[in-house]
Amino acid sequence: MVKVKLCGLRRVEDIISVNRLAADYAGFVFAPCKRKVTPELARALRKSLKSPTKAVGVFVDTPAPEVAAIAEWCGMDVVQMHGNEDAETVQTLRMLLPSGCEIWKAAHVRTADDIRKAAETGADRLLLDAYSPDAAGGTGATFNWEIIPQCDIPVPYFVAGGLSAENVADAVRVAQPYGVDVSSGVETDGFKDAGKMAQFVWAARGEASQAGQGIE
Ligand SMILES: O=C(O)c1ccccc1N[C@@H]1O[C@H](COP(=O)(O)O)[C@@H](O)[C@H]1O
Repeated sequence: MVKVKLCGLRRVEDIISVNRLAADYAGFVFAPCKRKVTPELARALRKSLKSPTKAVGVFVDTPAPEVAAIAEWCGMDVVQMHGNEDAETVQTLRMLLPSGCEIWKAAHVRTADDIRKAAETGADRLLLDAYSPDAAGGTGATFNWEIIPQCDIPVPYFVAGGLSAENVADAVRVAQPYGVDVSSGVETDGFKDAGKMAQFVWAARGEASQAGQGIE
């Protein structure tokens, strides 16, 4: 079954939704943006996450020693590099991070070459997101998923960018990813929406029978 990551969590109620849905990954954004959390808040929220959900720290061009220090202190299972990080940064992170902490690299996809460059960093997983000149991520914009089957991607990959309960099944069918990742598409008025999160997870997992139901 496709893995699901719910990203940009900031509130206790977001964690309650994640736990109820048993999402595979919960994302905390440490980069400057409207969803930024402090290490103190992320550490507290992470303590409320139940197994099997893993915690992902999202960073944009943050120096490797700072990423490693925050990830360890907050108990992150994964670090997601969402900027212009290169192979050297990934290598440095491998030396600094606690053993077992995965490294993911985002590609801002316009062409197949963007995916190839991200794969060359040697990251454990790729995260294929839309390109925007204005922001590193969390834009709600989609990209052309048809590029993905044309690429020989050497590691498991996530599709992200503008996903929602309405389009995630199409993304899974076209891109055949290891996982899907969403932020904007499960929000209402700038906050995570428990109903949209549930609809997204069910749609991604192909649990169509539940998709017409609300959550209490
Ligand atoms: O969520 C953010 O605000 C964010 C900020 C900076 C870097 C990455 C961010 N989130 C990642 O962006 C993509 C797509 O998000 P969306 O669904 O289009 O809103 C996703 O990988 C998030 O992890």
